[in-house]
Amino acid sequence: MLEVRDLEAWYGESHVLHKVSFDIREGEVVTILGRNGAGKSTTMKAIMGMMKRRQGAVRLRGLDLIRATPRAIAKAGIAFCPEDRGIYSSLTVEENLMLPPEVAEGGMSVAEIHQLFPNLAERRRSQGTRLSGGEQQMLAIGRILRTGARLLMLDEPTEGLAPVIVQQIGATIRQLKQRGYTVLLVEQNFHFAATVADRHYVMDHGQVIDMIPNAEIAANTAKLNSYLGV
Ligand SMILES: Nc1ncnc2c1ncn2[C@@H]1O[C@H](COP(=O)(O)OP(=O)(O)OP(=O)(O)O)[C@@H](O)[C@H]1O
Repeated sequence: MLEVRDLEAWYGESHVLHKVSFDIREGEVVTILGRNGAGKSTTMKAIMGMMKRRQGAVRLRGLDLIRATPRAIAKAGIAFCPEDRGIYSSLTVEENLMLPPEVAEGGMSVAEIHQLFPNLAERRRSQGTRLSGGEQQMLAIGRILRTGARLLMLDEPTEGLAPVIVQQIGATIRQLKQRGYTVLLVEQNFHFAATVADRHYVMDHGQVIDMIPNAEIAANTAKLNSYLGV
């Protein structure tokens, strides 16, 4: 579904992605693991067209998006949930939910999103600022499910959340997979990643340095600990 080939990206003069290549098949949940500063978020931003200077190839079902604008990339069916979640504090839950435009048919209805995240139904009239971190994350994910995008990129959805909420986010990601969504996940915590993903790419210094199928993660714990500096 997504083919990333020799992707490079720069912040000003600073060259941060070096020939990043990986694939995601339709219906897979794939993670990018790596230490702080490894280039995980930048990879998502570069896929989404949010890096001013980038080169290489990003193909969604064969369509090359490397020169496309973020808007065109969203319309092609990729949704991005950034690390800061991007919830507008002055808007209500409902207003935040309705904000992103639909890009394709088949997006979830508000009722389906409420079924997936009952908290959002209860809090629909609350302001963004009044939500807990977990509720903000649910809103950020719920919001992109409305758009009809089929490839979801989630940047550290579990960061800073209590274990019980992390479990809930994990259950949601497994449900999304069951519904046929394709998910790319940035994670620091491979114990969590192992509960949701089919495969893991490991990044370091702006490069992909390894790929580990989830079934082999237990056998590779020592290697992963050294990659991630755990
Ligand atoms: N806005 C920016 N301007 C300049 N350099 C940046 C910017 N954002 C990130 N960087 C640098 O780019 C490199 C990759 O950062 P990136 O945020 O992609 O890493 P990451 O793996 O997502 O780590 P983290 O978990 O800390 O976000 C790092 O060296 C970082 O310092």
